[in-house]
Amino acid sequence: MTDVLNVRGVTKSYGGHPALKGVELKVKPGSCFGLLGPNGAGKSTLMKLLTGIIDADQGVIELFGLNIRKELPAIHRLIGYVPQDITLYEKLSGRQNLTFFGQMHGIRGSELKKRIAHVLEAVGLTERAGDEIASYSGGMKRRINIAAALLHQPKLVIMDEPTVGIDPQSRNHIFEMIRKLQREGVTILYSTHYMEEVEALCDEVAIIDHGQIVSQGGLRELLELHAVKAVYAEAAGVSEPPVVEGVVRATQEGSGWVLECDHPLKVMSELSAQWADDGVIVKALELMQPTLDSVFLKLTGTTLRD
Ligand SMILES: Nc1ncnc2c1ncn2[C@@H]1O[C@H](COP(=O)(O)OP(=O)(O)OP(=O)(O)O)[C@@H](O)[C@H]1O
Repeated sequence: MTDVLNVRGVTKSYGGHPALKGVELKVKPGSCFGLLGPNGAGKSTLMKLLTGIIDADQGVIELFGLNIRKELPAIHRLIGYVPQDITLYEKLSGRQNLTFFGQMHGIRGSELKKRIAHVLEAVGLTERAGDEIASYSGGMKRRINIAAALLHQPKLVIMDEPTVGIDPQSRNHIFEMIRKLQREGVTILYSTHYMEEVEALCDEVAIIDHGQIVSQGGLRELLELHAVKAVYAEAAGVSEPPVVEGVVRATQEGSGWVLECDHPLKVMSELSAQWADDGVIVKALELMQPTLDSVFLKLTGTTLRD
């Protein structure tokens, strides 16, 4: 099956400063693909290249097997782009904005009305559709911005950090809508610097840092391959790191310790025996779940939150 997206050796510089350095990326049909990286990693630059807003310096970009340099109009019919910045007319209502964007795609009459009703329902804003955008919250504006990108029923939706600075209710609506789109067979490319979002939504992920993809694959595979294995241990009156064979690093977290090791179950059993002998009151002794944050730390030497 043709990849929805195939990016090979893409570079892009701004005034001599490299923003992307030899990016390789493949996205399979039907996946919700997370592009995860800190601010300034190059996510927006990559998304603008994929939508033809800017051109790459080098490399090949194909969407649905079509080359972006040769077949951009055909690609535009297949993709929806939700930019990071909101692009709506404040003095028009939500419905009027959607009418305008729908007409830009050549949709008219009763078909346009039907599609507007459908996307408004999908983003949970049917009731507010008649109100001016200026009266919407930041989250509601974002939801209409997303609705506008869905009117022409794209097969790939590219979303650039769609949840930055929004309320939890809007975030939930966006998540639900993405899951529904994916069930309908739409492929999603979702950029974010929140690893929790990738863990909640995505089945595939690429980690980007300083303009380079440092790893990509299935979410579970990446976690299993790269996540640091660790035990969390906390006991009353224990203020020094527990000394257990096999622990490569002990870091204080809250009032307990994160013990990194290759064999966490062994460390748990040894520490539990040790603490039982010492008569220590154990508050927590648990296997830590691998997170994308620890994958990122292992691959780049920094945490996503740095
Ligand atoms: N138009 C531009 N002119 C000059 N430099 C730019 C421009 N756009 C982006 N950059 C630089 O390119 C690098 C990548 O930026 P980009 O916006 O793609 O990152 P990002 O991962 O999307 O980050 P953010 O989440 O902060 O938007 C940064 O160093 C940024 O300063």
